Amino acid sequence: MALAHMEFRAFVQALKDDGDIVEINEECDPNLEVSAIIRKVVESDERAPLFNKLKGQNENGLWRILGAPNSLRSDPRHRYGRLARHLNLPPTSSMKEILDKMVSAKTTPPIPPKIVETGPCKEFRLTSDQFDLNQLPSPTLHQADGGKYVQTYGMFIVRSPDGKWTNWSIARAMVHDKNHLVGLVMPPQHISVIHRMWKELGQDMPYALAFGVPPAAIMASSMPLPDGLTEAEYIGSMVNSPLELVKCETNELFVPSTSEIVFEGTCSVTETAREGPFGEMHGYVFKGDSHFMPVYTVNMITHRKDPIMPVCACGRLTDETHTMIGPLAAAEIGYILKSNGLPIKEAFSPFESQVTWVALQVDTDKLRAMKTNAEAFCRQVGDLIFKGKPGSTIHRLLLVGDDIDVYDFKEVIWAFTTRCRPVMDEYSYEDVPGFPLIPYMSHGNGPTNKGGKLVCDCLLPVEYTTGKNWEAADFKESFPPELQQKVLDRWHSYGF
Ligand SMILES: Cc1cc2c3c(c1C)C(C)(C)C[C@H]1C[C@@H](C)[C@]4(C(=O)NC(=O)N=C4N2C[C@H](O)[C@H](O)[C@H](O)COP(=O)(O)O)N31
Ligand SMILES: [K+]
Repeated sequence: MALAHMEFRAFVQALKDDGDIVEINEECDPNLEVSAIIRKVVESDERAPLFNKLKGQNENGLWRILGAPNSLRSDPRHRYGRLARHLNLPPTSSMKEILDKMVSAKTTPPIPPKIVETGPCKEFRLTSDQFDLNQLPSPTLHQADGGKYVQTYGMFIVRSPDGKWTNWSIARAMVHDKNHLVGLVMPPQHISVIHRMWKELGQDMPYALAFGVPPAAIMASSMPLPDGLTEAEYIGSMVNSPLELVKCETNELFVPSTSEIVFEGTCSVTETAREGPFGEMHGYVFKGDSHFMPVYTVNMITHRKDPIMPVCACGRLTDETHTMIGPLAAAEIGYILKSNGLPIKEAFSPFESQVTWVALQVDTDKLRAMKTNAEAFCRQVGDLIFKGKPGSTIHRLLLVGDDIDVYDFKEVIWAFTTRCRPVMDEYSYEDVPGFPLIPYMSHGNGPTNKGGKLVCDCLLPVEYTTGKNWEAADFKESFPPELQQKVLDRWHSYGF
């Protein structure tokens, strides 16, 4: 068996070995019952449910469902265990260690994938007359959704017409009819950039949609890596071994050979259909809120025996849209700022902000050496991030000092509420792309796709000039260290 980060089935086994899976063998209904269970799981950081028996499953077991594939564990010592298992890191890893791993391949040479003749994803082949996406266990995830969102944790594979750039990404898609999907293709995402290239050529875009891919791959798929970068090579470098890919049956694209399920086909550059509404990452379903989006034809399904379809029943905290989209964008944002010479130490997107914020820890010694001022510094940060793609899902950047751990929301909100004077210490961005999925954008008072962003300066003026001139009124800063130690040593003998 391969390693968990390199093969989905090994990943599921690793979760089982961690005692992090609940196998449900009684028949469940993919119409709402499955996602109701997943929703309850992710709202209580419970173990991941593996549904082995689903209404609509075919004679070769197509398909089972693994819910909450990358959500949180309730034990604080293993909080991010499922994310760690995606990357071959110890389950006790911190979010910092996980995100550092995700940016580690920025400075190592890419390792191109290895093409293999065949693999487990080819065990069964179904041509379009042999399957009906409405009969298969495509799940309905929220009762007000516009359709069965079969695609929430699969990886779209699309390639530029010149063949130079293959992009892997997650984007949602729902069943349109027995052989078609309709999916969100939204600027500035790379799937939208490449779709436009094919549209300009007047040719439908070949795609593959691979479910149950190597966990390291799905993590990179959810990260806003630079334009033109081929995720397969980046991941190869990150895991220090080439990914094994096999050619699709009906087009020239390549998929991970151990994928659980593969949909192959073309995405229309002319035909659209109603897509949505969908219970999204910010926690809302707006009834009847649908838009016309491209139609994907599914020409073929290939799959392993008894394949497992990973499903993200997204919405309110805490599911894969929070553990991945925000933190992975923060990792890219932090990397961009550091590589532009700005004194940023850590970057994280707090779940409690519904991953619409990124908190940036500033090295204030280096900041003081810059002899800059708040406005200039905040504008420098905002211009770099809000005018670029990696910041597209983020609407508030908070600059905090060295004493604030950006991975701990209690610290971040303390700095924000006490050091950032509303309005005066906030620098607004209205003339930049906005993130339409946030309710105050799509259902708010202003333009849906533009503006609504702020850089919030949570550094006090002295931090720009002479440095921190206060002590926190708390146990660790307001008492001599030896007294702290005495109290800790005698805590129980006092009677606590
Ligand atoms: C981890 C995850 C990431 C998601 C989505 C989901 C999950 C689980 C689901 C499907 C559950 C919900 C929606 C939420 C929705 C945002 C969207 C989407 O429908 N359209 C989109 O454009 N981006 C999405 N992303 C983010 C996307 O993968 C990243 O932005 C990535 O950088 C894209 O790769 P490129 O940078 O290379 O372009 N979906
Ligand atoms: K990506």
